Amino acid sequence: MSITLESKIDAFRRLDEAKLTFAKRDWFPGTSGNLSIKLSDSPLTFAVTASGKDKTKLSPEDYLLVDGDAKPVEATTLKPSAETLIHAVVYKNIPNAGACFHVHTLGNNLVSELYFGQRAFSIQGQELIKGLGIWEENAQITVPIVENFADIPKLAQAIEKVITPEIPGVLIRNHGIYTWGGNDFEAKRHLEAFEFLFEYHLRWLQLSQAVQKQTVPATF
Ligand SMILES: CSC[C@@H](O)[C@@H](O)C(=O)COP(=O)(O)O
Ligand SMILES: [Zn+2]
Repeated sequence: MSITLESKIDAFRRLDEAKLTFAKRDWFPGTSGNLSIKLSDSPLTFAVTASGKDKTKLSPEDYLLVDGDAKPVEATTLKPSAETLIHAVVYKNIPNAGACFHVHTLGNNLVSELYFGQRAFSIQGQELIKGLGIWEENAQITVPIVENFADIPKLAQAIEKVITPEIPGVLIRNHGIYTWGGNDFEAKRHLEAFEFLFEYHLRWLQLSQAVQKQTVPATF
């Protein structure tokens, strides 16, 4: 597949759209997060956010094209996201992934820490599981959680070991989520579904504890 100027402009425009949508939800605190859209499989080429940018804003220097080793494929002064290797691992291991989004939210960080002991977070019987493309009755999903290694090749390797095409996401402990889909529309739907499920679960934990406290009979 050859990369045309039109396909590159289209990918950058789609990234702008996803970025502004997530920024409105405060999903990029402190310049965190990164986004990518695949342009070609062979050789692997994708558009990715430049490192360290304020992702609540648009500028002409927001994205660049990189290869499967996370190296720019065109002359540029921009530095690809520090976590570009993780996007490369997703595209290399999930054949139909066409877009990959990473955000840091309170919800995904809390869930990743609460369930790190099990190295996975499971949830069942929620309508929004269908948002992940899983339609079976009373489905249960299990999202893997990996340690937040500072060394990015090591982190990418840990992610490579646990990701599967069945569950379009992975949590990094006290860091955030990587999620993907066949295209940007699907990756966004998956990300929204995951974030809803995390928020639901956290609120459920809080409320069920509050209800339990209320119903404990008073001891005199
Ligand atoms: C500034 S905190 C977040 C970073 O350390 C990193 O985790 C992140 O998501 C953004 O890195 P970036 O290199 O801008 O893509
Ligand atoms: Zn990050």
